[in-house]
Amino acid sequence: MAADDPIIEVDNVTTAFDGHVIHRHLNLTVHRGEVLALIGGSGSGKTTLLRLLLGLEVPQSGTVKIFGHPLGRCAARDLERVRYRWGVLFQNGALFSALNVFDNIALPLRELKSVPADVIAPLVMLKLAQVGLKPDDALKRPAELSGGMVKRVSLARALILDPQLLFLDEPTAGLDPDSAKQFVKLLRKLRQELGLTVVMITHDVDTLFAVVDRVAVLADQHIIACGPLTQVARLPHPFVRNFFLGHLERCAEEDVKRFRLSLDDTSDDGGVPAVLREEQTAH
Ligand SMILES: Nc1ncnc2c1ncn2[C@@H]1O[C@H](COP(=O)(O)OP(=O)(O)OP(=O)(O)O)[C@@H](O)[C@H]1O
Repeated sequence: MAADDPIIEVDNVTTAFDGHVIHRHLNLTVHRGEVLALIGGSGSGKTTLLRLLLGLEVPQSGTVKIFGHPLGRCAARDLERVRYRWGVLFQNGALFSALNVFDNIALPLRELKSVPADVIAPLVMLKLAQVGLKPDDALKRPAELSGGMVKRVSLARALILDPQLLFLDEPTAGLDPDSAKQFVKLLRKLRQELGLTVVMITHDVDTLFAVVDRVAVLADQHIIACGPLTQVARLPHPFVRNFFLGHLERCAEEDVKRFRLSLDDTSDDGGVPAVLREEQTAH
């Protein structure tokens, strides 16, 4: 696979449930290193598209290629290998309530059995720090965590195998405005540090303004537009008009840049505790 080949190629996909068509001749391409947001009305088929990308649904026709591998047509062993190259942050976090934070994050490593047992602890603690949590948090149970912490633990688990591609389903849903802002700052930081390709479903306009390179709009059973926020926000489509209602004046390129720079303010590092920031700069 060449460096500039797309990471995701959805080609002419039609999906239907019991004869009810959700996607018709849908196309979407995601390039290496970009953050792409998928927006669309309720029931437009965003989650179904995400499930197609994860190989959890099979289209009626068309192909979905991830890292150049056609899902559904590659051998089970190849699919396994492709799956380990992506991480997923599910909307509700999908943490196992009976496991503590450490064991939740360690789970993919233990399942894969690719690293020696004594390497698991340092790797887990590293990811915990990377998402801005304290070492003490490792022993907590999911029920003892705030909504923002649940998202961070889930993100640490999604990143534990060092994926190149990250899927996020409504990453800021259910968070209060401040936690949502902190989480988006963390995503910006990780994206810069790890060079991730990110595909996210979101309804949150602030998330788009903060971190997204391109916005894909799912409506009328296909992607009606895919491009920079500043262009997509001006589409004369009823869903898009409604989605960006009251936000159009923020959509000038300069305003988006200024907003992003304000998020990179070093006085607050996406919730990474000061002690960890000092440790990181000391190395
Ligand atoms: N397994 C399934 N069987 C039958 N119908 C389904 C199935 N999964 C999804 N659907 C239907 O497909 C349509 C699209 O659902 P989907 O969850 O993908 O929409 P969405 O855009 O993610 O919506 P929301 O923003 O409300 O979560 C809906 O009408 C839903 O009822």
